[in-house]
Formats: sequence, structure tokens, C-alpha cells
Amino acid sequence: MSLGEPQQKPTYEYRHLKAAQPTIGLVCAPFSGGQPRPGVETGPLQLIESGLVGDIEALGWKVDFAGADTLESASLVSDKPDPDIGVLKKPRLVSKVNQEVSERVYKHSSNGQLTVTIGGDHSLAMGTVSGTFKQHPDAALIWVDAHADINTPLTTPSGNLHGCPVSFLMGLPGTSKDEIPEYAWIEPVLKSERLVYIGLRDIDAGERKILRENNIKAFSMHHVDKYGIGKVVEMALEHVGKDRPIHLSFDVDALDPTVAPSTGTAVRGGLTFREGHYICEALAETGRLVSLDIMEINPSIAAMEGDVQQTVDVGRSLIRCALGETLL
Ligand SMILES: NC(=[NH2+])NCCC[C@H](N)C(=O)O
Ligand SMILES: [Mn+2]
Ligand SMILES: [Mn+2]
Repeated sequence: MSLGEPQQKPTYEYRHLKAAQPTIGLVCAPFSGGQPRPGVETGPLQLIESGLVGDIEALGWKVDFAGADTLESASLVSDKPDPDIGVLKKPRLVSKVNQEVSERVYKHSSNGQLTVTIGGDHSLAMGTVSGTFKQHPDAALIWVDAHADINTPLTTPSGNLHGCPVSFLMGLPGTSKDEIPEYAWIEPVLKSERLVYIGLRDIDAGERKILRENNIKAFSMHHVDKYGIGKVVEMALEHVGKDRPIHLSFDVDALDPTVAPSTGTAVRGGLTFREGHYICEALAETGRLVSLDIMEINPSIAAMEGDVQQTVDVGRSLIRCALGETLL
């Protein structure tokens, strides 16, 4: 868009946006098993209690929401023994929960709804992306994060599965049904050319190799500085193709820790408040967003008074922008 050009409303191509009553399928995923810091499972409830549903309704959407209940599978599996597989921690629990999330997301998607999933840790993207791509197999994935989360069971230095979801979705070595049958339900739906990263600044050595070998498009903070966020989003959209449905997976640690302090793996030098919101606005503007994740808000992490409220508020406003607040 050039300067001064009047803002255009999106041309609504997708069923949920054409529907008589456009509806958000809201999925709460109170889950922390993909990483070691307790508290991230309380993120969704905080978002709900601070008024998220009202926010979305005020934008003209209907909200299909079963409640901020816990995931059934989490309670079913969490008290059973779940020994490490290789270095992977809580592998069965993470798998089971994500399978349930995937089914929920698919149900909303197949009903023509735009799904919003609030986490919880970022391992949950195994479920959200699987569910979304089952309905929209030609979709693109835009991953906004300080981290690439593309470690495999063979490369992960931590064993924390929130650092691994993308490798499972792509079917990278170490994630196949033969190698890890516990994850046999995940289909390798994601092609490397349909994935683009924005905001990276903390990548493990094994991940760097994977990004390079698979030719994955990644805009790090260096590129955000160099080109500006407007150009970066434009290039990202161009890379994945101009008319695909879009799944946006947004880890709040993509934002600078001064903007979103309450998160488990904060890294300095992140996106500003506006840069983060700009990404959401620009994707809303395409009219092609079919699924959104807001992940890794951890209300138990606060160095200063106000940190939690600030982070929850940022999560809410990112969601509002992705759902068209600035277009309506
Ligand atoms: N979703 C996240 N915050 N991921 C952080 C991952 C950190 C690190 N790369 C790991 O594999 O453990
Ligand atoms: Mn991250
Ligand atoms: Mn992440």
C-alpha cells in the first residue's frame, strides 16, 4: 500500500468470512508440558478473564467457545508415567494433548470458522497447524517468534518439545512414524516453501542447519531492522504465494521483553509493540487468515508489577488486530 492510499477492506474469499455470521472458533489450551516453567497453562484463562470474548464480539464476530476448560487429555495422561524418549521430555503427554487440540481446531475449521487458539506453550502448534491444514491443505504458515522451534528429536539441546513443533509438521528426520510411533498421528502437512519466519534471533546450531538445508525463508530481527516491518511482511506474503489461506502462529516472545515480559524464554532485541501489531493487521487485511495461535504468555513470570497485565493486554490486542480491529 502506498502512502495515502485509502485502506481497502479485504476481499473475503474464505467461507468463514463470507458466512452470514462470521464466527471465531476459540480454543483454550491451558498446557505447559512442552517446556519446564510452570504457569504458562494459566495464560488462556487470564486472556478470557480480562475480556477477550467481548473484544472479539465487539468486532462483529460470533464466538463459538466451549469454555476455558482444561484439556481432557492432559488430565488423562499427566498422572501416568511418561519417561523421556531419547532426550524428549513428557513426550506422550505432549502428543496426546496436541492430538486433542488438532481435533478441536479441525472441527472449528471444517465448520467454516476462523480458529483462534490461546496457549499454553508453543508445542501446541503441532495440534493447531495439523487441525488447520487438514481443512486447508494448501495453507501457508507464518511463524512469528524469537525462536525457530524446528529442532528435531535428534537435534534438540533441551528436550523441550515447545522447541520442536515445526520439525514434526514438516516430517523432518527423527519425526517419522517408525522413529517415534507416539507421534504417528501427525501428518507431515507442511512443505518448506509454505513456511516463513519473522522475528528470529535465538536459533540453535542444529536449527540453523535445518533452515539452510531446507531453504526455509526466515526474516530475523536483522531483516526487520534492515527492511522495516512493512516490507518484511510484504516479502513474506509474496514468498508463500498471494492467495493461500494463512495460519499465523504467534509466540509472544517474538516481541521485545519490554513489550511482553511475562514469557518463559524471553530474548532481548525483539519486535516493538507496533511491529508485532502491524504483522497481525497486515494479515487481517489479506482476508485470508484462517487460523491464529497466541502462545507462551506465562502469568507466573513477572519481574515487575504490571508485567503480567501488560503481557496479557498485548496478547488481547494482537488478537483484535488479527481479527480486523483496524479494518472495521
Ligand atoms: N516456543 C519457544 N519459546 N521455544 C523456545 C525454544 C528454545 C530452544 N531452541 C529449545 O529448543 O529448547
Ligand atoms: Mn519463542
Ligand atoms: Mn515458539
